[in-house]
Amino acid sequence: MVLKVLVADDISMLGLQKLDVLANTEVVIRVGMTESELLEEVKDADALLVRSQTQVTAAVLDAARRLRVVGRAGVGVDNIDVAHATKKGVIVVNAPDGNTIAAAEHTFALLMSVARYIPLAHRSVMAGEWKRKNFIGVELLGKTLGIIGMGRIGTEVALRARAFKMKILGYDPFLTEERAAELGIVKTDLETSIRQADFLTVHTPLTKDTRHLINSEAFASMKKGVRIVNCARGGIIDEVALCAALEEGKVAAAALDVFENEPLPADSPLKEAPNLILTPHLGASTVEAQEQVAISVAEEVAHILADEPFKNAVNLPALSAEQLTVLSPVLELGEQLGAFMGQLFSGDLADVQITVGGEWTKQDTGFLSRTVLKGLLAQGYADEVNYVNAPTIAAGIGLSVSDVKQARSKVYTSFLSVSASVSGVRHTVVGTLYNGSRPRIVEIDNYRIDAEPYGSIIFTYHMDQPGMIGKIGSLIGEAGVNIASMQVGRTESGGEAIMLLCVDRMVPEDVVTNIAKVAGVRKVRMLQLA
Ligand SMILES: NC(=O)C1=CN([C@@H]2O[C@H](COP(=O)(O)OP(=O)(O)OC[C@H]3O[C@@H](n4cnc5c(N)ncnc54)[C@H](O)[C@@H]3O)[C@@H](O)[C@H]2O)C=CC1
Ligand SMILES: O=C(O)CCC(=O)C(=O)O
Repeated sequence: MVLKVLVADDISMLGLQKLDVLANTEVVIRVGMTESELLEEVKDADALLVRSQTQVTAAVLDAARRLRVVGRAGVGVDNIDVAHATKKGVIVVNAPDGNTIAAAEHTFALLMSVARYIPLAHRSVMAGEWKRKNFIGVELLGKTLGIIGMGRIGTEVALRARAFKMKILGYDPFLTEERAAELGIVKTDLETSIRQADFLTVHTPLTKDTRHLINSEAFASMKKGVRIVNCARGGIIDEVALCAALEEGKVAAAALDVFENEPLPADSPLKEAPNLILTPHLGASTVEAQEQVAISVAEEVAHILADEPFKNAVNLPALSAEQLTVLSPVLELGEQLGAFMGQLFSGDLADVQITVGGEWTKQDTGFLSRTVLKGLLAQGYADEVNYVNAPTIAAGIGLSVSDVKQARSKVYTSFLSVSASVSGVRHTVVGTLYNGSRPRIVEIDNYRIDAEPYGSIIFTYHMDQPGMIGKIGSLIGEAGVNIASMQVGRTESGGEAIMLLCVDRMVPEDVVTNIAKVAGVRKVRMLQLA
């Protein structure tokens, strides 16, 4: 099958060329599609590449039957319905680093512009005026710059502001005192940054917490004559409140690169507000940034379509190639244990506990519960489950999932245990790796066992009495099916026992029925693992 990569926004060809490594792939560039054209084009797309223009809505994701990844050539993913993508098992990747410097430099250009009214002065000169008194600015030297959001871009802005000898206040829930000291800035709370700033710049994503973070109440608490820049996302600053603050002179000047509605509507009141400088979302618009984000996102998409490790997913925990090399047999064990558990104990599933024990607790095993859940939920609890949507599906069916780390292991160097309540009965399956790479099931409930979790398996619960192995083995043999290996386990002599037979292929249903009829057999299950 030919893979289709749909490019819906203007993305540098240098990046798109990175997709050439994919065999059998068609790159379809359709910039500026209407919504209905996008809904049609995305139907058979395996990957969708966008910048900030294309809205990747739930409807777009629902229309896409084969979509595996949405790649965002940039940072902000607020034009993508990430929650819906996650539910549908579609990976969302972005390019977090490529445009940091471009956005920081544009922020600085805007800071200089609000200090010295440069675009307004330019417009006046072009109109034939020479009004030097109208454009008396202020210096940055010694002024206080408040930075809300001290991530990649906020940090680069701070470093540049230091060169201008500004006093810098930073607010970010993740900013530590140590990091602030290292950067030569003062860590404050939100209110202090807003109250004390001569210049204020925002560098957070747009979220429910940051929408209208700078509102009329915030403007009221600011210094008179404050200057404001938003080169992050429209909506972080309340545009109506900003217009009012500019009108009354509370804000001396402001600059916006981003807007609540983009493109800016023709009748936007922002166009009439005094001392307001507007740029059309140019923060990332440098040759360098556009090449970097395009290359980064195209490489990520190519990795995903080729089933290779990738790092910039916004809806999956990061897993480096090195981590993946170390962890991949453990992840495989997790998926196999989940599948084994789901097939052996079918019923109403509740309260899954995933315990990592021994040496593995030293690894970042954040991904592991996804593989266990994928294996488990695929056994009739959900359709189309993958690593992206497994936790969302679990939450959707009301399944509580807990991850536990147990540093000490009495028996195994490392182990993984999956325990769940199935129709009110708690069951546990434990696995480990032999020689660090070969998955084995080593415990089923209280039974010790040693079996490979692959292929066709016949599993019985029966009385521990003479002749059981022979009778069951004969029924399988008479059906012409070869037994590759056999494991038995019991808790006490003459009590209940288990038998796990790895067979070369599935036995017919009537053979399973006949095994169930053997005197002493309590339950029989035929499992088919990958
Ligand atoms: N104008 C443009 O063309 C561009 C705009 N952007 C925007 O800039 C934003 C920031 O980009 P980066 O610095 O690369 O992201 P980042 O993820 O490195 O930094 C964002 C920071 O905001 C902080 N934050 C989140 N919620 C907060 C809150 N309520 N209060 C204070 N801080 C909060 C986070 O802790 C984080 O440190 C992006 O989300 C994007 O929307 C990014 C690139 C270009
Ligand atoms: O793609 C663009 O030009 C916008 C960049 C941006 O806003 C982002 O990376 O968040």
